[in-house]
Amino acid sequence: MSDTTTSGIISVSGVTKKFGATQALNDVNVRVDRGEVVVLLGLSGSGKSTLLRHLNGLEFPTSGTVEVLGENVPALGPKGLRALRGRVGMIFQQFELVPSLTALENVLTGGLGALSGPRLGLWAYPRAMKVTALTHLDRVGLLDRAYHRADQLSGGQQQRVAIARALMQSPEILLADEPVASLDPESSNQVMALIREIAADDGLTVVCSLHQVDIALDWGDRIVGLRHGEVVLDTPATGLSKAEVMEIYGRVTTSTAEFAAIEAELAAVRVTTADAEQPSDLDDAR
Ligand SMILES: Nc1ncnc2c1ncn2[C@@H]1O[C@H](COP(=O)(O)OP(=O)(O)OP(=O)(O)O)[C@@H](O)[C@H]1O
Repeated sequence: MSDTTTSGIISVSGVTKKFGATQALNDVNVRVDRGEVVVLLGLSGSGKSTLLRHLNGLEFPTSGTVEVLGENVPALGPKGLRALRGRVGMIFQQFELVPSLTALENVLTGGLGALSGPRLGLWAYPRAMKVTALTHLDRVGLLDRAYHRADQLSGGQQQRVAIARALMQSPEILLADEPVASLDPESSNQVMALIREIAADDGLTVVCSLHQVDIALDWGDRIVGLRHGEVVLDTPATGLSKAEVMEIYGRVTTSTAEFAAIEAELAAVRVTTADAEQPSDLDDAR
């Protein structure tokens, strides 16, 4: 195991990933240092999820290397992968909670890796673990919802439960796959602010996929832009403008209003940029 205290704790080198005829990633090189908060930005289908999933061994590269926390991920066996996933928490667009369980029970499932065998019901978890789970629920502002079923919580609340569940692992890295894609703007802001706050307090390294340029620019330390499986941008977020991002991307948006605004921005960018994307590419990027 290599020393990861001062160097990059994530190193993706020359990674190509094919799913049959689909090339999801093409010669991707990304390095992330401890404590960095990195956004993977890109349109739907650009390869963000696939790249994230390589970082905890949910996918393996067709070629290239993936090192996380000093481990050569594709070379890990089941035991090594379990150990790695204990150090790398993940949250998802659709939260992935068990709807019929309470918020507290869902959070407790995040600690299952430290126990032997399955646990059915609250009574089956050690008291100290329940206290820890309640502490995490308090941290995400949901202590008063501990005994509510997950499917009775709002989307934003469910994502906060999912964050608390990830915290049960005391992760060193948090992977967030489009964590606010299903949320309204207010809940999105709350969830993104919460992730940032926890990252700062705990010294967490965060890699978060997003397709909203505005959120990415306001939130990340660094933006890694993907397009058709290739890294087309890797730069600090500070000082980066939306027009610069759009120049590289073509079109990245979710809402109709923003779509119109970006089209206008794009039109301006297209006439001033020699290597601007061709309309057919932009159509392709929709
Ligand atoms: N398990 C799979 N089998 C086949 N093709 C896949 C698989 N996973 C991803 N792909 C394909 O790989 C490409 C990249 O997908 P990926 O989900 O990584 O993109 P994304 O940027 O995360 O998009 P989205 O935000 O819509 O999830 C897409 O063309 C997708 O259809």
